[in-house]
Amino acid sequence: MDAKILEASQKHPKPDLNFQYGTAGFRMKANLLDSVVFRVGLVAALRSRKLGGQTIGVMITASHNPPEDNGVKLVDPMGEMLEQAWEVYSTELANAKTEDVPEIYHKLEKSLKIDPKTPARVIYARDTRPSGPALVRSLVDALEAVGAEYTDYKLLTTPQLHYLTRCTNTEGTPQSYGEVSEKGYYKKLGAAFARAMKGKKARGPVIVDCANGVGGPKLAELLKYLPPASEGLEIKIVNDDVLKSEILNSDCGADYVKTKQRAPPSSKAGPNERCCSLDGDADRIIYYFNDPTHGFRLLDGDRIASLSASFIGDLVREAGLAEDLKIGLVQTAYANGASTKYVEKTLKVPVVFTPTGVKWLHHAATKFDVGVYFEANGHGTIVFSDQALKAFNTKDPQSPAQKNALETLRALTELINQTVGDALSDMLLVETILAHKSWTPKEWDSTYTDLPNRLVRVEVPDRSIFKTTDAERKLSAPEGVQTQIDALMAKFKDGRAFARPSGTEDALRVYAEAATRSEADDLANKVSDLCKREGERYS
Ligand SMILES: CC(=O)N[C@H]1[C@@H](OP(=O)(O)O)O[C@H](CO)[C@@H](O)[C@@H]1O
Ligand SMILES: [Mg+2]
Repeated sequence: MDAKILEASQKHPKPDLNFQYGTAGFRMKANLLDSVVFRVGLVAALRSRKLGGQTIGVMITASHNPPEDNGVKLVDPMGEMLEQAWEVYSTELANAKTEDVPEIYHKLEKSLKIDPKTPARVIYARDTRPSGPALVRSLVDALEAVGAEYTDYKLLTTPQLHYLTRCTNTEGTPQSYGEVSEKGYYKKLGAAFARAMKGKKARGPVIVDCANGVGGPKLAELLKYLPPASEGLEIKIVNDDVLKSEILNSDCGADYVKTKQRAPPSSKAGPNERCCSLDGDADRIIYYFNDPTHGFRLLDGDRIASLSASFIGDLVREAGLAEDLKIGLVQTAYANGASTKYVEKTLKVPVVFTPTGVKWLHHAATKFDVGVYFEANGHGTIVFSDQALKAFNTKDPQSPAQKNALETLRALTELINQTVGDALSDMLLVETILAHKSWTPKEWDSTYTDLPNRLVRVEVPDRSIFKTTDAERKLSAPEGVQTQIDALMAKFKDGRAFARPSGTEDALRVYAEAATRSEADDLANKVSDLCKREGERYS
């Protein structure tokens, strides 16, 4: 096997760069990724063997990044993100010299007590980027060199690959997550949506901006499995051109809308029309609308989370299960302070904070029976504990209202992707909730008022000198900087600010919010200036 690995590795030589498995796997300019994807293939095989031949997923995507970028990430058997320790092994293998790859591979095999005779099984897919097919070939070279079995699912959204990974590993068991095919995904969502919407009607159409990414064709496919338009929803797809790769995520998509706080310039939506935007691999979604009096209104991940917690909380109460099941919400420091207050004080749902990155939020959410988690940027989902699933399925309804509530809850457990945030599933969830509440986006928006906020990217010579604590809400290093941030915050009404090194870019991110727009801007600028000064002083 060594000679085979070496020969294959030499076909994918490593450039003189240092790679790091970050928050979203490896992500960079696509022309630098060949050796990385090859080595990730080796890691996938090792991981599968370590887990007794369970199937591991590999997704080739760079999400909301520009078209010339690409990336690769691994999916664990139940559809969750790769286990932490293996990020380190992936990084080690990615940085091995080309000729040392067999040695490092076997060192890992030995230290992790992996039996090379155990079968290795891998499934993979990619988004619509033009660099995808060549990277897939690098991956396959690795899988063949180490004798792994593999299935190519070609173009998929990231959440679809997570779904398929879980389905593959649970097939034929009582925990079966669904039919092991792309079609199975649509069938599951379509049937669950029809059940969740029973007796309800969507109000007006929803315009879906697909960022010219893989979400476009996949949503078009999903539409074929939704109940007939007359019963409910009209979905208008825009920005779904996947053939012109240069327009992927360009002036459209969830990241554009969230960071620019405006609709895509191409949007033709009328006043109060419900709009949403997906990102390039369809694992994030943001809603928005144009209010005739207040202009552009963003309904971001915080809003989706609070809407869901309120709806599911009501259903759980109606179903007579409030005493038995613990509902909680997970946020990061980027959540708007007004949303946290609304969830804690009005909805009376506890909120816990984790560092940025979905793996942290997901993990924290599993501690609740109904764990709602969303990053403000629109990445999130809701996870149900075994106890919750059992209660929804076995509770004997005492009234027609209780019966309905239980049936809607059961439908939601099928509709909501349990593996990872999923823009298509989240969209159907939001549409279900708005239909049940007979709400337009205006009513949704009026639940609370966001504090004005600003996010700034600050370049510093070495961002690693900035260390955080308390779910990234405070700096523990360089010494004394947090005290200065605290002093700045104290000068502003409802002022809150923090700085943290990005996990995906070579920069610091500074977030600030305050009672007014100008105060939020002012606080953001002051904290940014402070961090820049300190960053330069310590370099
Ligand atoms: C402020 C912000 O949006 N940060 C993003 C961004 O992380 P950073 O560590 O901030 O670069 O990319 C992550 C991966 O996609 C995503 O989980 C996170 O929410
Ligand atoms: Mg994404």
